[in-house]
Amino acid sequence: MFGSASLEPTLPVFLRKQVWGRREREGECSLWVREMANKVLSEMGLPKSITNIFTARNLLTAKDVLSLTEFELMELLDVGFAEVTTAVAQVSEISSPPYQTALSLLEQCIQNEYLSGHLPTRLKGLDEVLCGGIPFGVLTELVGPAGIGKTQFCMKLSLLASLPTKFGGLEGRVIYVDVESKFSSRRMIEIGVSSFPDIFHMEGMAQEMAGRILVLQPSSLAEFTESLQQIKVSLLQHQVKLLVIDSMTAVVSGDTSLSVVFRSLAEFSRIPVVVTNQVRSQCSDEISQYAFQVQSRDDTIEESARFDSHLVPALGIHWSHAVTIRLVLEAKSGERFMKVAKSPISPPLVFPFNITSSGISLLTDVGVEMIGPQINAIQNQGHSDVINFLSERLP
Ligand SMILES: Nc1ncnc2c1ncn2[C@@H]1O[C@H](COP(=O)(O)OP(=O)(O)OP(=O)(O)O)[C@@H](O)[C@H]1O
Repeated sequence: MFGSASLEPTLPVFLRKQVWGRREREGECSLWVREMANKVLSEMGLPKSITNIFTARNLLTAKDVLSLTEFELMELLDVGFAEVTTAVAQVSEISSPPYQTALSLLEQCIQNEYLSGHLPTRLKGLDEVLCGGIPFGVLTELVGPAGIGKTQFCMKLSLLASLPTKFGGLEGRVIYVDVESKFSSRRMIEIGVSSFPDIFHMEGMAQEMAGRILVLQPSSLAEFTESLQQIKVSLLQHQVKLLVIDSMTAVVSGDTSLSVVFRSLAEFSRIPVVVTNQVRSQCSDEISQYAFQVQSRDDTIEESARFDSHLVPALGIHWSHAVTIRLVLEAKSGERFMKVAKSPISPPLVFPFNITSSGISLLTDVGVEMIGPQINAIQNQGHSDVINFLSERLP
């Protein structure tokens, strides 16, 4: 009576009902779920006879039909089981969004990568696992305790984005939002001179590159929000190839809506957007309580390990979802490590690194795969030793 409809490309009916039911209960009905649910039966091209039966029983939308079990429908419509299941299958299929195959997703992905690309970090192991470096069009987050090297990494990335293409850079402008006034042009030039001596010793090159990096230092959230408009215009009008926000924690604090703003900024401009995020103790809402600040020199290792195991990114779950790549920088037994904690294309890997006059460098290009809670944990053991050890050697 109702004709046959293939259920292959759609979710099984009972699962769809469960998903709808759960999402509605939790109040998180997404737009497409609502659109699907509200599809009107009379506009679905179903056989007139069926539409009439449904209409006579006041079943007007896909949701009205799919919210009832087959047995309830049989009772209500006074028709047989086979006819009901066929009708339900048909309504399900018509009201479902079109499906995509893994192949079509892969093709889209390749196309996007072709259109966008990557900013190579020149950290060989990291570039390999990220398929070329920091991806364009998405948010990349650097998270870690104070003094671990987030700003050092951002300054190196800024140099690489402004480096002429003939030397492997992007030859673009950089917008560096320096929220905590930590950006140091002197340090950036030092990194440039040590990393690319041939290039930086060319007449006027250091000035040219430094001139491409626009540093914004907003002093309040209001000023930052105002400068967002200016940033959007600059992204369009100038050859901006990198946007850095250091640190996002200081700007956003409780305002999670900005995660959406920055994600769409990255998508729309198709440039890499790098944000830094600090850590806080899980037991406290305070962001400022870092392990090395609260430990005295004669604290035991056990105490330090216990405290450090509770460090989490200061910006919560909304940020976790908004960022595509998360790199965790941490200290363990006085050594620094960089973890690829979140990536759609790489397994969770960890690399030891250090900071020298030429900025961040990996001690090995072969990352070690992590398992279990290690992936998301943020350690800060012996970090003060790392800082003190280095600062003794610095001029
Ligand atoms: N010239 C240099 N040579 C070697 N190491 C350096 C040099 N300059 C800075 N460092 C290292 O970089 C560290 C500071 O890193 P950075 O400022 O990137 O920290 P951060 O993670 O951004 O911290 P915060 O969260 O406080 O902003 C110092 O502790 C020092 O170890």
